[in-house]
Amino acid sequence: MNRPYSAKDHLPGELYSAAQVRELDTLAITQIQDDGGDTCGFELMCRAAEAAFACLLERWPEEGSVCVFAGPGNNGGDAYVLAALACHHGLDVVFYTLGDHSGLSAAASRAREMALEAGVEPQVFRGELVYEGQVIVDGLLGTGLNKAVQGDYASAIAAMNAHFADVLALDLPSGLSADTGCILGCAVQASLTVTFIGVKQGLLTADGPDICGEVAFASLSVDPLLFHQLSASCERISWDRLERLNQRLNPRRGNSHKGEFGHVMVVGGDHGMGGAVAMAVEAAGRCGAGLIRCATRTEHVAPILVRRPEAMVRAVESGLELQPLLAHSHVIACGPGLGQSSWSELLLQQVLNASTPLVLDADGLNLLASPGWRRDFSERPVIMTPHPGEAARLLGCDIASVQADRFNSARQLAAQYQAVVVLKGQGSLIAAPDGRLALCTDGNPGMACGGMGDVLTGVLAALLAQGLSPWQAARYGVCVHSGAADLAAREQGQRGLLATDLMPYLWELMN
Ligand SMILES: NC(=O)C1=CN([C@@H]2O[C@H](COP(=O)(O)OP(=O)(O)OC[C@H]3O[C@@H](n4cnc5c(N)ncnc54)[C@H](OP(=O)(O)O)[C@@H]3O)[C@@H](O)[C@H]2O)[C@H](O)CC1
Ligand SMILES: [K+]
Repeated sequence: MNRPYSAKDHLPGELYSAAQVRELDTLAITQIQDDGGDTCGFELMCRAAEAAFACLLERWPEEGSVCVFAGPGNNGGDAYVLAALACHHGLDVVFYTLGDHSGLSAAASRAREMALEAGVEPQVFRGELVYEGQVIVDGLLGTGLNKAVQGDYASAIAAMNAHFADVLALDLPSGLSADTGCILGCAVQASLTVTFIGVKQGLLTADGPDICGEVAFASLSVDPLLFHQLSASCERISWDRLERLNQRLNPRRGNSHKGEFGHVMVVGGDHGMGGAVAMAVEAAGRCGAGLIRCATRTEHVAPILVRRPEAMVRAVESGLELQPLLAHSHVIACGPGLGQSSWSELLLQQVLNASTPLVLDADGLNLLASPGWRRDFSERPVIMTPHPGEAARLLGCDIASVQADRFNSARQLAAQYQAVVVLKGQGSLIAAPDGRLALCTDGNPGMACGGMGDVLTGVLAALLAQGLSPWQAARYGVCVHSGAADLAAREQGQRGLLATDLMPYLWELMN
């Protein structure tokens, strides 16, 4: 069965929900049918299994045996065909089934027949995994996962995870939600996931990256024209995928003041939190802002000037002192170390009353979330940069609900505040008020430390100040920020990475 398609295709930029991929499956099956092929999806199933088997041979070329788990649906169907291929290839096959195979789809039934003809001997999994080899194939659950994993499925997953063998997950690690990237109950810990037809968005955010291992994509030669009938749910972005940033910078903005570009005003730094504004100031400078002002508590003026004499730092102890300073700025970055005191509120009030493009972060968001501050930014270019905790406050829910569906949370916030929203975390999401969504795959756990958000605020402010729209500034800024963190972590490791370690790499990536 040699088909004209490659086992592994380059990971595309479009990400899809489970429902969208099921729609693509149906469109592809119809197209195969129109070409005189089968009507039940068996052809696609064979292509999926062959792609996965090719990846298996490439990754474990010396392996003489494979242990395959098949669930009750088409994910299991893929597993049956793969087991048949493994038999034909001369591998020893241990095959476990879960669920009742009498309910198999037409395609999966043909797959099971193919496996039996090839000499596969399916056995019902009864809790004990007896297998001496190095490769387990997880065909339990794919995009059909629709509830938390429990019972036999949970014990099968526990057995796979406890076994020393590596796991190749078919389409998704069983237990991972294709839509949200959350683990429903428990999930397979895969070292390789071969995903078919469309890359599921859940593979790349929340828990997805921690349990997928390497993600390989197989298009199954589905006609790309089919994809045009379906707008991708989300765009995958990363530093190396963005067209050269400097091609985008400095476009002429209609409302530029006398051709002056790149004037950023950082507002924040309540008592004891001067470092936050210092980092935002420096990051804005390293990302090309031409002029950086800072309005902060008196105690922080000298230390910031020592660190960054390029900045113009003004002591403001009341909102009234801030107001005249705001008039000269292209962009305001408000929130780093702002705190939630009456001083903080006076400054934020002035910032919200202005019409200047704005990056709102940290306590600027926490104050906005508190009663009486509610407003939307439909008339103002704004980027909000909540971490899940700030997002929960803004949405009036708990953190678990935000993380249970990061895509929806980010979209909801962008619609509610009519601003571009960066929902930080593993697989940071960028949402626009019009529903567009992007997912950045750069970054690492070393970024989970104080100050990283302050640096991002400065990066975003600098890109806005250089003429990018909030959407473009957020996409590029998140990739520059995470890309810099990856470069810095490569030098000395993720643990102990400090926010200010990013500065030289910001400078590098901006050029
Ligand atoms: N021709 C095609 O469509 C192709 C599909 N591909 C593969 O198929 C899966 C999707 O297959 P599907 O049958 O839709 O669903 P699954 O195999 O993922 O799940 C099977 C059933 O399992 C039940 N289920 C759901 N969650 C759980 C759970 N937590 N515990 C136990 N059982 C669960 C559910 O049935 P219910 O009756 O219980 O609702 C599912 O229907 C896709 O991922 C691909 O691998 C091919 O790759 C391409 C061709
Ligand atoms: K699976």
